[in-house]
Amino acid sequence: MLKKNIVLTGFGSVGREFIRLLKEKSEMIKQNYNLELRLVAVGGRDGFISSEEGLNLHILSESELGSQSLSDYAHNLRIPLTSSYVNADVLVEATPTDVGSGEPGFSNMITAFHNRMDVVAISKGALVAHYDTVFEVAKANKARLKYSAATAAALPTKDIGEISLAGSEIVGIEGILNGTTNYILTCMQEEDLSFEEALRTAQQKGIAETNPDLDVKGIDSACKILLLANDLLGTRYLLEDLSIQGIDAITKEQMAECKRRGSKFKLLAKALKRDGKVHINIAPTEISSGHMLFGVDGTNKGIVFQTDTMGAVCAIGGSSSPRGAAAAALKDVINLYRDHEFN
Ligand SMILES: NC(=O)C1=CN([C@@H]2O[C@H](COP(=O)(O)OP(=O)(O)OC[C@H]3O[C@@H](n4cnc5c(N)ncnc54)[C@H](OP(=O)(O)O)[C@@H]3O)[C@@H](O)[C@H]2O)C=CC1
Ligand SMILES: N[C@@H](CC=O)C(=O)O
Repeated sequence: MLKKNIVLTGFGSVGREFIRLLKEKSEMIKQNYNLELRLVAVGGRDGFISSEEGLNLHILSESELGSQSLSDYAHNLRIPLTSSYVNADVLVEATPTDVGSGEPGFSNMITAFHNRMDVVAISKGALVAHYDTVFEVAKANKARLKYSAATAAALPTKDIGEISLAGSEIVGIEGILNGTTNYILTCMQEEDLSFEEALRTAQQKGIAETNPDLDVKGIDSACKILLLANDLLGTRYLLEDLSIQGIDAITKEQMAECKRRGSKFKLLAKALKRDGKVHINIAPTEISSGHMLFGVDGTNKGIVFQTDTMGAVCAIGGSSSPRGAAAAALKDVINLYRDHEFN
């Protein structure tokens, strides 16, 4: 049995759900993948709780969200909160996304690479702001990086592009990549809810970003299409190279008109190869019933790849949720270590 020790940074909606999944699924993972996963440290704003024997998943699963719970855990179990953690194999990074500095995820990831650990990124800031550096440092330390949860999480996107479409040329990608805005647009169009009410519900579901402007202004969708284009279309773009429009300027009148025409507004993120260049834009777009993504409503997401040899390949579903994001990170951890001969 291969044993791998995990460090988690960020004990929020997704971080806690990741711990719950470890608790629920560790037996199945042992049986199906011959892999024993042990959570040895969790980091919050004030430091890490850590234990070489493994932390108590039951207590953490039942704790309130937030860094304070880690301090409470340390206090109750009489262990110190520390600035570093015990030896581990992989970091799962789930702190808030800051697309400007990339912090705190960037420092967490670089420290892990220097400790020769692999990284599974759930946060997007470090990858968006420091894409090349992150990969260079990983390579220099012979560490590996996976980031399914940062590229639409429960909706498989990167894996399809890398594995299922290997050998084909991807000439375009089009997606509904943000569950919060898709939920808001669906509620406004189908249920006549106000923008504010729908956003509040998305926040209650735990799917909106810590700063919901990232969702509403199209930045989260931009991060995801940017990472997919950099990985699958060979670009090296930064956010400032993209044309980004959110859903905050759409009026109720525009929505009503659109509905009368039998169409829907969707926040589409597109990366298209044209004239030897990749053009990326994110904008609310009116689509009609013939469009492959027309039926993608609520918190669901969807992606269409245009290829030279396999035609159009579409995946839909992968509803945004903390559990879905945590499951995408768990998938990455399993896929890092499932082929033991590489480890
Ligand atoms: N929610 C979702 O469905 C998805 C989220 N993501 C990404 O996952 C990440 C986490 O999202 P989510 O769990 O929803 O966010 P939350 O805001 O619920 O949780 C973030 C946690 O990180 C903690 N934190 C803040 N700063 C630090 C720091 N310097 N060191 C350690 N911990 C810190 C916060 O602590 P405190 O309690 O003190 O504020 C909070 O507990 C984001 O980057 C997001 O983009 C990706 C896919 C889906
Ligand atoms: N805020 C995002 C979740 C994380 O990527 C969304 O609404 O889809």
